Amino acid sequence: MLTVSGLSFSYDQEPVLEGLGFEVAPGEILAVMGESGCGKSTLLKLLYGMLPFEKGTIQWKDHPIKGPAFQLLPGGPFMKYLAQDFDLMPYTTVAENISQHLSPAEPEKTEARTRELMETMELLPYRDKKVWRLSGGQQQRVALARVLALQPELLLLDEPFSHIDHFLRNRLRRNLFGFLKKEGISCICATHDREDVLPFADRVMILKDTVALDLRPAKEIFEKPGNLYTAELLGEANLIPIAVLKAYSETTRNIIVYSHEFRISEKSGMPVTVRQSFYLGSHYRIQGELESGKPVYFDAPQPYEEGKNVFLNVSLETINKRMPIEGD
Ligand SMILES: Nc1ncnc2c1ncn2[C@@H]1O[C@H](COP(=O)(O)OP(=O)(O)OP(=O)(O)O)[C@@H](O)[C@H]1O
Repeated sequence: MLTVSGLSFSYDQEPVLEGLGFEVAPGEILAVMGESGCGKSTLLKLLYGMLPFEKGTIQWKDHPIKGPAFQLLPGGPFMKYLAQDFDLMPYTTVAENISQHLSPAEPEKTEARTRELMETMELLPYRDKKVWRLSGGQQQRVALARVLALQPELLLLDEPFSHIDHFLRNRLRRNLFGFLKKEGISCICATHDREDVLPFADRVMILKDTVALDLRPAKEIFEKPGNLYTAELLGEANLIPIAVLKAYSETTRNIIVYSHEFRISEKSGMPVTVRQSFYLGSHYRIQGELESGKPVYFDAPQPYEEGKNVFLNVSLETINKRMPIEGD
């Protein structure tokens, strides 16, 4: 179990994280999400012991993590960190990079493990290639395989698929997170990408303005987001006044409605004027304007002409399950 309590850190007196507290269970995958600059990488570096923190404690099982003044090397055998720049040996092969930390005394075991990791990261075709000859995405896959070879109990990943094209990304995600679950490795993964989060993360931490705004299971956060910021990290979200959706309702509060949750009607509902239609392959994303002038985004099977008036509706089930939100 990783236990973090009251963790605060500033760069040059500028607070980045304040009073952060959370736990990560053995085998749990925790995603950390938030806008650029909210402190995701800083949090991972703190957990790895690379930065001196002013207040708080970090503990993995019985090991306190104290920062660079107290430990010669960051991390430890139980914890590994894959930063956005990967620390590879460029003039050796893919297989050598991965097997470097495996036991030379057990060549058969090392070979089998190296092969399994190359399969997981789809690297078998490149096994004998020198790393400097690989593309950025291929190098990122070697770095992932190499960090898995170290058999950490806790793995810290910073944007693990940032250099990998969409073509491979989905398969690699399934392979990597499946491998972590199979091996019971705990993981904290900083990411912008909801596709890393919704199918794989057990829980999600949302960071904003130095604090954790939310920390709940991924499905729960998606279905009941506490604010627009959180919902926008996970989907195309709108903040809609309840009074506009539900006749006779007197509240001034709002709810989050994702673009796919609107039903379009030609006759009744919330009036919207279409401004633009964007083709997304499986459907269109329509940008409309409410009577108040506020933009609204909804999904439709076909595009609509600019200036067309339509009506949007939201099911009572969706309205009732959302948390009411103040403000506009
Ligand atoms: N070495 C540093 N010295 C001073 N300020 C820094 C340093 N590194 C990061 N910062 C600042 O700390 C804040 C948090 O940065 P951090 O890299 O942790 O954010 P992030 O959420 O990981 O961003 P991104 O998603 O863009 O990678 C930012 O405002 C950044 O400018």
